[in-house]
Amino acid sequence: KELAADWHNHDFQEFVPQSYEGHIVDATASASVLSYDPFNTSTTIPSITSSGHQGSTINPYTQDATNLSGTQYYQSANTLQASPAYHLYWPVGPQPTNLLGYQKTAHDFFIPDAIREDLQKKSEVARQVLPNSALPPIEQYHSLFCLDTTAQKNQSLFGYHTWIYKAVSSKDGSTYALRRLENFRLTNENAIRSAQPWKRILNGSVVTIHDCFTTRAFGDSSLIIVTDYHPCSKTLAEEHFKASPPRFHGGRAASSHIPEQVLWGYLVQIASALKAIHSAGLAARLLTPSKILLTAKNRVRLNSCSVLDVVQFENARPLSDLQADDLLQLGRLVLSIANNNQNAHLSLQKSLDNLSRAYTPRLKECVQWLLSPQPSPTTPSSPTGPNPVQKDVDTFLAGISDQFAMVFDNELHAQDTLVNTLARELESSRIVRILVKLNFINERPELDASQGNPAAASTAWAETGERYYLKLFRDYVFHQVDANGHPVTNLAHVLDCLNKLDAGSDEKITLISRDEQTVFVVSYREVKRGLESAFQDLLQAGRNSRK
Ligand SMILES: Nc1ncnc2c1ncn2[C@@H]1O[C@H](COP(=O)(O)OP(=O)(O)OP(=O)(O)O)[C@@H](O)[C@H]1O
Repeated sequence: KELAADWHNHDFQEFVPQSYEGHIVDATASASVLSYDPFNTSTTIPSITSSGHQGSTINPYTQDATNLSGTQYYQSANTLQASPAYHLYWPVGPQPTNLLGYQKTAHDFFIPDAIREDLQKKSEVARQVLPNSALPPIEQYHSLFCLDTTAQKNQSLFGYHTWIYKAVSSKDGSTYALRRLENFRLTNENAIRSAQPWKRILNGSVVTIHDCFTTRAFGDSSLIIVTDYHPCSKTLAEEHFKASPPRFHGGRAASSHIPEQVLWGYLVQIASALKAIHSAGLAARLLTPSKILLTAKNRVRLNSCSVLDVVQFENARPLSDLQADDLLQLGRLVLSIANNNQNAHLSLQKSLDNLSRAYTPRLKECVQWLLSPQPSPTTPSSPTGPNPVQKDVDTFLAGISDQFAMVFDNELHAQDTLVNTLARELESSRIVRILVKLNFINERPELDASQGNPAAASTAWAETGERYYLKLFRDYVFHQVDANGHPVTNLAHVLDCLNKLDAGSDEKITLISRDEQTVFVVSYREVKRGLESAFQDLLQAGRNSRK
């Protein structure tokens, strides 16, 4: 009880989460649980085996693969991997369900596999470079990497062959996507300027435009549009219209219909993008599956904004026509995804019939409204549903407000989950900070020298007074050996000690010098005090030397 109370003593620790009353278990023994009784002041930590039983001599953290396939947690110095083997970091195993309040599994302490893997893949893909690439640097953009995976180039959308490159800006070090239109001839300087207003469209469902210029770096005259880069993204065409083998469920071919929630999610996100675009006096102009990016699960962004404004600058159409066309194209987009057919709008009635068979009348009604022609101003308004006189994005948003509320709520839940996940990593950073402090102090030879006493430069500072505890504490945490003199590499022990140190617990530990001639019985609170004062000495010495 003393310990539990102390852990919540705010004099010593601003925030000690409940979760640290449990301790981390072997990363490799997925089914194992480390039970730790917070009321027991003994420092003995039960040893955990790969099968989850206590008391075995197998050390699950061993680096010896012949003993146990438990090397995953630590990076092996012998193997230099070209890319991370994601599955090795954290084995997913059966989750024990009958845990007591103070028991934790290793999974409880780190971010979920799926998120970690996703983020790692994204960062790896973002850093991909092609050695000996023949692609030239363009202005401040270097390390170009072609993102187009298809050899077939579709000229019909923009009227030019297009390429997409990932590139790094030497100005800010960020990674961008460059869309290149090959053989583009600029006949009017104002055409390029028409991309300027797009830079101000900062909407979660639009790939942000950063720059637009022409270049001769490729040996032709190319138009380059610089946009945000979203690693590991796919186009909606790649997601929904790529031929894939039929999936079977219970012996029958599984339904290939996209769930209605997903379609509403697309509708809501694109409607919000159109709201931002139309309000700025612009039009998206190209809402086609190959020009909408899927940047995460069910997360879409318009990816061709500004291109047609530049390319078709000379034959500009009235803005109201273009904006009305956006709504029509949105209707076609949803119809084609729902029908699993890119050309669904060509046989409209049949496609709408299919839609009503697989989806709710509400979705059909919404798509029909989008596909309906712009009503003439003389058409009387209807009291129910969107006003037919006003076929614009605001009327559309009002008409689907219930779906907006639903998607918004889903997003809030997703955000809550992410914040909780983030909180777990926050605890990891606590451990890192305390480790950094310890390492600043332990075996530091030069502090006396920095205070103007070079003769005294030795490990004496780090090894005298309260700091001696810290050295012995380091041995206690990291350099333990078992009864046979073999190193103990137990993650649970390390985390247990560091957490208690961070919390300044009153629990006592026995620190023994290496020659076994000196034994101290100290509390974590005392060690923490020593750590803090030694660290303050370091800070002070650093300030003095700068004076
Ligand atoms: N901003 C971006 N960030 C990351 N990847 C992108 C970005 N824009 C496009 N890509 C990727 O580049 C690839 C090619 O995109 P593009 O817009 O040229 O589509 P496409 O499928 O090649 O269409 P088209 O039929 O017009 O050639 C896609 O796989 C897409 O995932």
